[in-house]
Amino acid sequence: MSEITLRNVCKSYDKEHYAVKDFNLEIHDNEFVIFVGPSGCGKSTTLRMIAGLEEITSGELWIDKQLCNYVEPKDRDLSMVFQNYALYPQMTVYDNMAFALQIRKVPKNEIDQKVHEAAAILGIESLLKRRPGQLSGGQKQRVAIGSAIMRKPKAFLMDEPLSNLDAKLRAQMRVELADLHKRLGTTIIYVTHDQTEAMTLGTRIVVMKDGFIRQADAPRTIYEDPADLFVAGFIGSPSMNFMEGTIRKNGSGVDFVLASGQKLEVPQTKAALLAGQYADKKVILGIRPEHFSEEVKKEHANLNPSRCRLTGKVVVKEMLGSESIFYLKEQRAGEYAARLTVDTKGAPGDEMTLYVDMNRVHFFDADTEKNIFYHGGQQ
Ligand SMILES: Nc1ncnc2c1ncn2[C@@H]1O[C@H](COP(=O)(O)OP(=O)(O)OP(=O)(O)O)[C@@H](O)[C@H]1O
Repeated sequence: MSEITLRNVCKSYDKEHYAVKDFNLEIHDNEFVIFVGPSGCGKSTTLRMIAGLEEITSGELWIDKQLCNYVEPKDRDLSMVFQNYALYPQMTVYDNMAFALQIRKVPKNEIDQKVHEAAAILGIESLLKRRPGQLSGGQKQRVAIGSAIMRKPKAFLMDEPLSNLDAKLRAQMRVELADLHKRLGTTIIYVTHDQTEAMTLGTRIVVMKDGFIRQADAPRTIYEDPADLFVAGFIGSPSMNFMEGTIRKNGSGVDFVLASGQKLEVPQTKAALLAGQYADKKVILGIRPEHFSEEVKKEHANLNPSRCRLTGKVVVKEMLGSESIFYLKEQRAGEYAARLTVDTKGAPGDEMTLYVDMNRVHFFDADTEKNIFYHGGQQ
């Protein structure tokens, strides 16, 4: 069992600015927690505070039932993998991997067995006699991970471990890391700014901005039920489209009306709240690119299709092989992206009317930028 808890953790390097502010998180045994967010949001600082490489300005860090703010890094029983591999260049791969156990005076035959086991898991048995200088980036990365998994620490802390690899190797290592997590059954805390890594590896994603946690939830919840405009725009590629408009009552129904006058019908499940609290007020509509379609889908059955259409002018069409991304421009609401089938016709300059799956769109408060219908992770 290993639980890592951060309570009101803050980090200030210069007494004026906070790199991390009021960070609260309980990490449970065997979780794969991802810290994600734009550059400078405090991901690495948080990880380094957990590792003990950075002092905590205020707040508490608990590892299992022990308050660890002032526990030496070596006594925290955590294993760290860095972006730059941190291998000893003069030592062979075998010795690099064996090192952590040698300094703990583990018997030689036990070390030998563990090195070979870890090397087998990572497919680097043939490299054990080489030195780091004779390895490719991906091989070095595996050795670094191999060195980390020699022990079974309370948790692995990984800071952008795949960022130096090319796209193909990254994809391969992502699969291997997910597999490793299953096999080792250990907690992993992982920093990245790559949302594909976050979505595919994490059992929970912590989205950070300016030192604060904006949302901590399962990947699917983050995608389908983002807490606010920032999270909604940060996760997903192409990003969610945002359009400002006004909520207007329309007979027994409710419409979202753009400045151009184009209207989209609000589904009944959301109409009452919007009509009650936002009638004639501005809100921001969020539509994921995949929630546009050329045809009316059966999911639209509860809505009048003629009132779920948006017209724009094609600006750019990107053919990606399995799909096409259309970038369109609405008269007043600006550009938006639609993910459509490869066969979709349309060229720059053409007018295009697409159906919007209004059951899947999001509404954000224009002032607070909060998702008006956020379930708080309880769907
Ligand atoms: N040693 C330091 N001294 C002063 N400020 C620092 C120090 N290390 C980090 N910072 C600042 O703290 C903030 C958070 O930095 P941190 O490295 O944690 O961000 P990050 O989210 O990991 O960014 P990136 O993705 O670019 O690595 C930044 O504003 C950074 O400039």
